[in-house]
Amino acid sequence: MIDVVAGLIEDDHGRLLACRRPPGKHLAGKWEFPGGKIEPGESPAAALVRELREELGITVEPHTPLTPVVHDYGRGAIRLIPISCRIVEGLPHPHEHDRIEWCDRGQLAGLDLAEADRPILAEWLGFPQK
Ligand SMILES: Nc1nc2c([nH]c(=O)n2[C@H]2C[C@H](O)[C@@H](COP(=O)(O)OP(=O)(O)OP(=O)(O)O)O2)c(=O)[nH]1
Repeated sequence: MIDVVAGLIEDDHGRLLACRRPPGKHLAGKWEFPGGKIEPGESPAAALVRELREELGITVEPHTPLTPVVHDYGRGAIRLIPISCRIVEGLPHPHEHDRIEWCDRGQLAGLDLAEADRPILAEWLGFPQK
């Protein structure tokens, strides 16, 4: 089982940052919540901070963990661990995605999201709106 952390980055308008996987990568063209594989001995929150610095050039403060999702795309199972967070420094620039987009609830519902992310988005959409 490979543990992967994904950040649900919320802005002040209640939108989430969605990122599109670039050509050539597994799940190219699918939208995801940015993050990546957790290294041995690393906590999910620490992995999230590290990955979002690398991928987007931002520093985040992790807040609330959501329910992890185990999914197999046919090449071994991943456990996707979602954590909601906020940016404390920097503006996101895509270093490893071909598009990034702040999405409101309607836009999120229409995204071609990676399969493992769908229950995570559903859980987040069920939270009370601010
Ligand atoms: N980072 C991230 N990965 C996700 C999400 N949803 C989802 O199914 N994945 C999958 C895609 C990859 O198979 C795996 C880890 O992705 P990654 O971004 O760290 O790694 P990668 O593409 O460089 O690695 P690889 O799987 O192509 O070898 O998790 C998500 O929301 N965020």
